[in-house]
Amino acid sequence: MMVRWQRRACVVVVRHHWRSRPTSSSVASVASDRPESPVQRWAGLASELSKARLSGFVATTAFAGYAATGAPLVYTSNLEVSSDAVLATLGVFACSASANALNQVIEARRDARMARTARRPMPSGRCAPHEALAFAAGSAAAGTGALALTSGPLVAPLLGVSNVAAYAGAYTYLKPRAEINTWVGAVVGAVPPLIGWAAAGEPLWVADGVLSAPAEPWILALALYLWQFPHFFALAWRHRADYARGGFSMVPCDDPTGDRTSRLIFRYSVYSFAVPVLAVATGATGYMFAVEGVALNAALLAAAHRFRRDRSQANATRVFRVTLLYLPLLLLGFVLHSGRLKEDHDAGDAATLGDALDPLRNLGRSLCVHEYLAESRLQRRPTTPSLCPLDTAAQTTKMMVVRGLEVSPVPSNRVQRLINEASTCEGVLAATEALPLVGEETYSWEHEEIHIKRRRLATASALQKLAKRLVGSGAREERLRLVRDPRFGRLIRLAGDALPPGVAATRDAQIDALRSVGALSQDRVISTWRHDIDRAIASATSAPLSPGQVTAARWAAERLALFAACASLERCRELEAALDLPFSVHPSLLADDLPSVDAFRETLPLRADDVVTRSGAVVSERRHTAWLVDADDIGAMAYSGKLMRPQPFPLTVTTARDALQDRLAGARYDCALVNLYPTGDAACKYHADPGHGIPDEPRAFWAQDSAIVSVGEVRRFGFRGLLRDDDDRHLFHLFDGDVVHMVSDCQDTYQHCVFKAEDDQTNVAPRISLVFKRALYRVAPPTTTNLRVAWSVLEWLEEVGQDEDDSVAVAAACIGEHFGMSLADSDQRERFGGTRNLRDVFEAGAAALGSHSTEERYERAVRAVGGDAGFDEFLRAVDDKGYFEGCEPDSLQWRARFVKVADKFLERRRGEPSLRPEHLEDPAPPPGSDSEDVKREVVSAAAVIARALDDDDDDKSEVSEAARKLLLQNPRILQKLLSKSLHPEGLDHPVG
Ligand SMILES: O=C(O)CCC(=O)C(=O)O
Ligand SMILES: [Fe+2]
Repeated sequence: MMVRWQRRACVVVVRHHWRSRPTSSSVASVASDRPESPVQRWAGLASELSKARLSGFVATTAFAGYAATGAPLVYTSNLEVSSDAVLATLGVFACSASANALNQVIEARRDARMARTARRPMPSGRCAPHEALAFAAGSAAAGTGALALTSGPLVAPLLGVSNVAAYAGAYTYLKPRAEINTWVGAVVGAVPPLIGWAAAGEPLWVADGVLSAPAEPWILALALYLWQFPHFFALAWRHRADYARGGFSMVPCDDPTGDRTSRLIFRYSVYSFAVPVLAVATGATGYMFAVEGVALNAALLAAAHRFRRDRSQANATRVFRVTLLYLPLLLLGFVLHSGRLKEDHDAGDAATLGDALDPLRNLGRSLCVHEYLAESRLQRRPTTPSLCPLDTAAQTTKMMVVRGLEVSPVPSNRVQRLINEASTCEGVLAATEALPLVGEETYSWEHEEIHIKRRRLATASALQKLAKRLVGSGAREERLRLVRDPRFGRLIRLAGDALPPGVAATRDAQIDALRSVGALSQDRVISTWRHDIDRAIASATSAPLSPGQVTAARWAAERLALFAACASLERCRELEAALDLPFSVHPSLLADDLPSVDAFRETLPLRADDVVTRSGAVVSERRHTAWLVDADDIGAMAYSGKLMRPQPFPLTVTTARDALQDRLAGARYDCALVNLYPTGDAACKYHADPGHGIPDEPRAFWAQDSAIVSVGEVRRFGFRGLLRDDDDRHLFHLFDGDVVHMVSDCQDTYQHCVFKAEDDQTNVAPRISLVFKRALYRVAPPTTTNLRVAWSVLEWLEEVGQDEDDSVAVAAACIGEHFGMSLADSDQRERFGGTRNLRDVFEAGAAALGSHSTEERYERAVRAVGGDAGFDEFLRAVDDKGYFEGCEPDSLQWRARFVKVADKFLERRRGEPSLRPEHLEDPAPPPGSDSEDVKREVVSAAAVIARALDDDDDDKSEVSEAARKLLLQNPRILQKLLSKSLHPEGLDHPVG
């Protein structure tokens, strides 16, 4: 069940294995007379049996496959290395080690006959077969185990283990029997990049009506397949006599003149030209890779040609050496120009290989004519084309779509490429002039759908590129120029062109376009385009949308509405309301009410600390933080691996809080976590906020309702759903004065993050966020009975409150205060109370009652899901999304989240909400008959509370205190309520 621990333990094992790999060959230590310790002996054997250098090479190709996905390698906030990357690389290393060891066991007799291999551990007698077999079994287990622990599906370990089997089985079997063995071996060698790709969680193919596949891993696999022929045949030629002695059936052994060998080497060197061509044609890389790949291939071909003319040992060696250089350079070139690595990655402050390569790319650009060429191409205005201007060439299009078999999901095209290559906003705009609006086309469409798709994709990427550059506060002048430019208006019209049926695939692009327009809408001038924006929103929302698409459209509409009427806004709001999300984004809610960033900075006790990461490393934060409270009895905040002592609200924060409470009806906040992002590279990766501080401190639990006020520089903000199956990502830009409101079970079902700056020149001004929360009272000692009582009280009050006295409603509100919600105000309940049904009431009450209940629920959850493989998988998936990030393992908070995950799991399995009466220990007693009595007592209790309320209208905490006393001092009320309550159906009834 403790997937985390298994997983970590395994990393440690693998790492240890790697560290213990010796650097010196143990052949040398055999030659010396010094006695060898068992550790030294095994280290030497492991290195030789695994063919450590070869396996290292193989592992590198798997790493290239992983990195090409653009998945994170390092989390820059704490310098933690992605465990997936490590597991994939080491896993493939161990699998390769296993295959090599098995191969050596099987070929021991033949190896003994060959000079090159006679000193290997098996033929030299330094290693017994059972030892080598044990090593092979161990590394196969470790390798497939490591691959199984990556967040990818089972594909990676399956490929790993079947590759070991193919190498030690088919390949080794064929080696002495048929020349075809080299071709089989080449297939085995082509698989590691596919493993790396799959280990990053990326699919290798998608069979969805038509079969489509990502180009990158297959091109890498093809490159490796082709490369092995020149590489291996050159080697085999040099050692052909030896191979013949060993009885192996290699082409060079039966080729006295070298004619066949050299022809094969030459032929596969020619085939290898396909790699850069395909990479560019499928859009996997930019076209610079074609230049570099072709140059590398030319070098290989030159060596192959030389060997073809003169089959000397020296020329074979030359081919071999060129292949050794060729492959790493080809892989490097591939990732340098890979389209995916240039894409903005969605992982908050995670660094990908793409980020690491940025400096290298920039250097390349500054040294190369390529940028100049791209610019001058843009200067030449596209002339009216005879064919669709979106085609690179008709040929390419046909290659891409072969009877519905889509080879690449990203067809390349000319306008797209010009947009990608443009280094200025003017360049982007100029490139888009070639895009025709519907009805403007002056050429015949060969494949209508493809063109519309490309037009839409190109529109979206142009807008995205513009937004990325110009969204920051440092780009105001240029942004104003852009939004006045008629070509910008044209882009918006393009984004709003009606979609013909059957091209829904481009809906995403349309939404991306809207998001970008929203991001560029901070200036009033945007209203010039209001009709077109409105039309685009209406068009986008005319078909079913994913949740993330709905929130994007609503957000864009809301931003437009700040400056102009927006007819589509109502519809967007309806769509979003139907999703019933536990968060909402309110653009500009406090735009006019906030002190400036500088005023905040001057008054906030901000500090950056050293924090301890999950892996135990100590890193200093880029983000500065403070924990502020507006009451004496609120406890510390434990967060991001540090404990933050409370400090009083400065006036700036009080001002912001009051304004916020004015605007968000019913919201009440008395504490705030404050963050300062001083520069563009401070960010906050996906996480959920903690529900409490130190449980023993007074008022150390926070209500579920929480609001983030954004001040200063604009930044991207994201939510991602943890427990839903559909595409549940939500991305927004937060501007000065925007508010994000999180309610209900938001922290349990979603994570949120703040991205790094989008542009390192114009988006780097400081940003402050105030994360307002409300501290809860602890009502009573956290016993099961009290839990049940609390539940009963709430339920009962709700029941009598429907048609009774106002005072009962007041009492409900006061007691609700203890539990972080107001039951009395239906408007508040609906919109902001964060409580929509009795289940939530119970959850909130349970949270408020503290640690004991969590422990109990944890024990119960463990019992309910223990040993369930499906749950383990679910837990792992959720863990991989970072659900437990920031919680000390096995801490109260960790256990509370575990319980949530278990609840969700059971809920999904049963297809119904999870909290049932069984969650409480005793069976429910039947409804009591003394309800009139109880009602009277409750009403009089409510009167007491109402009086307290009259006495001091403003100080709710006193009222709460009165309610608390009331509950504790009148055990009789509680007793009666207890005996009356808990009918099972009540649990899921919506309130009101
Ligand atoms: O800066 C923000 O907008 C959010 C910060 C946040 O999520 C946090 O501090 O927990
Ligand atoms: Fe947060």
